[in-house]
Amino acid sequence: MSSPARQVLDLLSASLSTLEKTCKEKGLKVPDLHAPFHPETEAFRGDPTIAEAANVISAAALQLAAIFTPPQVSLYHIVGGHFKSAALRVCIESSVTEILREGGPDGVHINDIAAKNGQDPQKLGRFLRILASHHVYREVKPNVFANTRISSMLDTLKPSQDVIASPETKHDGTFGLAALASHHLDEPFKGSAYAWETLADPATVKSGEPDASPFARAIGRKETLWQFYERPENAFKQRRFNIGMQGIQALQPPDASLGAFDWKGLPKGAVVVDVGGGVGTSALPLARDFPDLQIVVQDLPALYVMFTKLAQLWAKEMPDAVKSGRVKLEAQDFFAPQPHQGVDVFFVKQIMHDWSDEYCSKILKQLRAAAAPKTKLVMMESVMPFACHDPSADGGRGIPGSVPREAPAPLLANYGAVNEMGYNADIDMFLLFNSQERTIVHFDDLLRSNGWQVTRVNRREGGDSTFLQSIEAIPIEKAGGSPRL
Ligand SMILES: C[S@@+](CC[C@H](N)C(=O)[O-])C[C@H]1O[C@@H](n2cnc3c(N)ncnc32)[C@H](O)[C@@H]1O
Repeated sequence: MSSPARQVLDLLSASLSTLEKTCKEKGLKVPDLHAPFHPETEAFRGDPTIAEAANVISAAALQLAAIFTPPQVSLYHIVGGHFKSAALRVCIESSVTEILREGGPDGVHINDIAAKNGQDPQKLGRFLRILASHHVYREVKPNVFANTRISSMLDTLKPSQDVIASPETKHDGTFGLAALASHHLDEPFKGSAYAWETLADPATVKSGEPDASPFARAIGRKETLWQFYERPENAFKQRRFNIGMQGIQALQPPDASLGAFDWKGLPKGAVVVDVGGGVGTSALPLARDFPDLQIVVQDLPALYVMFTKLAQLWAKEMPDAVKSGRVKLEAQDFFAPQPHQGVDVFFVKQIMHDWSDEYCSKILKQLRAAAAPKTKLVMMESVMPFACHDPSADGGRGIPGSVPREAPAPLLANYGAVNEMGYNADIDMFLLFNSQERTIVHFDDLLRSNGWQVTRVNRREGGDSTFLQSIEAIPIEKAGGSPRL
C-alpha cells in the first residue's frame, strides 16, 4: 500500500492527464495564472469531466501542502488570515488592481503606484508582497508588481484615475465581485474580531437574535445589518452590499427554480406561493414555462411599496401574467399567519439561511399551519456537506439525494478548501445576522420539529454541489387532527 502522500499524488497526476486530454479533445485552454481573468478563461470548467478533474487536482495539491508544509506554517495560513485580509483591503480601497491593469504585464513600481493612489510606497510594497506570495499579485522584479488572474477579479474595469477620484461610485455599474470583496473586508471583517466576545458572553452565546450578532457588538449597538444600512452615513456601504448581492445573483442560473421540483407533475391550476419571493426573479421562469400554474409572490410590504418596479418588471417580461391574475404580488410577512391555505407548493428560496433556528421555526410553523396533506414545501438553500467520508451522511435517514458527490479518498470528502465558499458564507451569516447555512441533518431536524418531513434533495449536476440545492418536504400527518410536533 503506497503512502497517503503518494495516493494523493497519484490522484492528482491521473486527474491532470484527464484534464489535459479532455481540454485537447475539446479545444479548451487551461488558464494562464498571469493573464487577467475573463469569463473565457474559465470556459474549460463548463465541461463536467474537466471541472471534476480540476477540483481533484486542487484538493490534492492543498492536501499535499498540508502534509509537507511545516505545521506551524499551515496553522499560520489560518491564524494570519486577517493579516492577508487587511493587506487586500488596502489594495482594493486604494485601487491597486486598476493601476496595475494600466501598467500591463511588465508591472508597475511601488513608487509609481503610490504616486497615483497617494499611499506610502514602502507599506504598499509589503502588502503586495504577502499577497504575491499567495499568487494574488505577482512581483515581476523587486518592488514591481503586476496583476494575476486572481487579482484581476477585483478590477472594476474603470480608469484608475476615476475610481481614485470617486471611490463612492467605483462599484456602480460593475459586475459586483470587487464590491462583494470590499463589503466582506469591511462589515463582516469587523464582526469577525468580536466572534469570541459574542460567544463568551452568556447573554449572547446562544442567542438567535439578528441584532445580537458579532457585527452588532463590533459597532457597539444592538442593531441588525439592515438598521445599520438605514443610517444616512452608511449609504455607500448599503449600495456596495446591494451591488455585491446582485453580482452573486448574476452567478446563479436565472432559471435555477425550474429544476427545483417536478413542476410539470402538478395538476392544472395548482397554486404555488413564493414566500419571501423578492421581486419574483425565481417565479418568473416558473410562470413562463408552466402557464397552468397560479403563482403568488409574497414579500414584505416595504419591498412592495419600494418596488412598484416589481409590477413593471412583470409587465415587461410577462405582461399578461399579472393582468390576468395568474400571478399575484402580495405584501405578506412570513412570520404572520399565512393567508393561502392548502396550496400545492410553498416555495421558499434563500430565506432559511438568513435566520437562526428559532426564527426559521416561526416561518415553518406558519406554513405548516396553512398546509394541507397534499402541500409540498420546496426550499432552495445551500446544503453544507460534512468534511468526512460517510455513506450515510444524512445520519442514516435515507433521504434520497442527500449525500453530495464526494471527492475520492484519501482526499477530504468535501474537496476541502476547494469548496470553501459555502463555509465562508456560513461564517459570514453568523457574523452579520447570527444565522447560518445548514447540513441536511440540521435541515431535517429543523423541519421535523416544525411538522415537516424531508422527502428528497434535488441536486444540480456539475459546478458546486452544495450551493442552492432544493429540499422537498411534506407535512407530517397528524394522528387525530393535529401535526405530530
Ligand atoms: C435573500 S432574499 C431572497 C429573495 C428570493 N426568495 C430569491 O431567492 O430571489 C430574502 C428575502 O426575504 C424578504 N424578507 C425578509 N424578511 C421578511 C419577512 N418578515 N416577511 C417576508 N419577506 C421577508 C426580503 O425582503 C428578501 O426579499
